[in-house]
Amino acid sequence: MANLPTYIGAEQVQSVLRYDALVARLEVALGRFSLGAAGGVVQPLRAIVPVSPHSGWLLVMPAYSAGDEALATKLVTSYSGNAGGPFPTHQATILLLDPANGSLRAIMDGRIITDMRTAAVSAIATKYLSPPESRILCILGAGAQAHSHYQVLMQMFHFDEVRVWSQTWESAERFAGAAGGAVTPRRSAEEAARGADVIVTVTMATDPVLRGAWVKPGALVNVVGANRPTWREVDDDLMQSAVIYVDCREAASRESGDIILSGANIFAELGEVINGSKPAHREKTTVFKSQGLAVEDAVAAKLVYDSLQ
Ligand SMILES: NC(=O)C1=CN([C@@H]2O[C@H](COP(=O)(O)OP(=O)(O)OC[C@H]3O[C@@H](n4cnc5c(N)ncnc54)[C@H](O)[C@@H]3O)[C@@H](O)[C@H]2O)C=CC1
Ligand SMILES: O=C(O)C1=NCCCC1
Repeated sequence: MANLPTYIGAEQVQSVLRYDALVARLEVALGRFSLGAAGGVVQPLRAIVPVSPHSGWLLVMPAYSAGDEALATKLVTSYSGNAGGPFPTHQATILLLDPANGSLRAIMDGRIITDMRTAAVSAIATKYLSPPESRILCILGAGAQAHSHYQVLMQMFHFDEVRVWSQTWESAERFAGAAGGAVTPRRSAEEAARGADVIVTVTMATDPVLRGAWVKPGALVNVVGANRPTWREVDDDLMQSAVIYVDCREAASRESGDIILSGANIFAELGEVINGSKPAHREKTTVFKSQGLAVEDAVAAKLVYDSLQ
């Protein structure tokens, strides 16, 4: 008889998942994803279910990566109204299956994986696309993604200065206090962004919080939020003047308001840069538009599961 599936909670995920291993696996996975059928990744566009009376969303994200022997689906909810309350704005569960026979191996917390894999992918974009000798990091937003992005970016790169801006001064101060040393809260997004070499937008905003006029020529902007077709995190000026990289062309063209409403051209997928089939224009102003891919979750969940065997 098949074994019962294991339950892997958030603490256990956190105790075994490390950014160095995660970044290495995701870099390979993004490269495979952008090879199309030859890369062995199967990932349909995710299903998105509005839960309108509660201003929430359920996203169902299945993927299979033959190279990783990873088959999984994530259920993730996004409820902006949860901010400040007992539940996080993003909650997730991952079902990990055995690709050899289709049986369920594990039911796993997906919140930590969502935070860490999203930040890890932005770190990969930063590795390939940021200007050489980047010194100043700017983070717009002070929630879960802001924390995970700060952790991995400080682990992988050397920034002399980190600035944070958020919706309220108190939340920016709290973030700076929790991060320690190098982080200074700023009163406005403009003050935080001007002169920065790498900018990360990790807000729940539905209108632009970052303007192209504030972005230093040659900087990289990792645009992580605004994952709905009518939502924006950055303005047309930035989207139309920067070289645009995405995690997935199809998802960005269907789901990202910053891509759809600005009419910006997508230059390449990050995986194409990793594979060497498209150049990294580090000398130009670049945007990496992250939507979040199911294959990232599948690979991360497999890594967690294997680490516990
Ligand atoms: N690209 C991807 O793979 C993923 C993207 N996301 C997106 O990343 C963003 C951040 O997620 P979390 O950190 O988990 O959320 P969170 O709720 O923990 O933090 C959100 C932050 O945005 C700020 N904020 C909320 N409304 C704002 C507004 N109108 N203007 C400016 N700031 C505002 C909040 O004060 C808070 O600092 C969200 O848009 C989320 O949907 C989340 C997971 C994966
Ligand atoms: O990829 C994910 O996970 C998410 N993407 C967009 C916003 C909600 C979570």
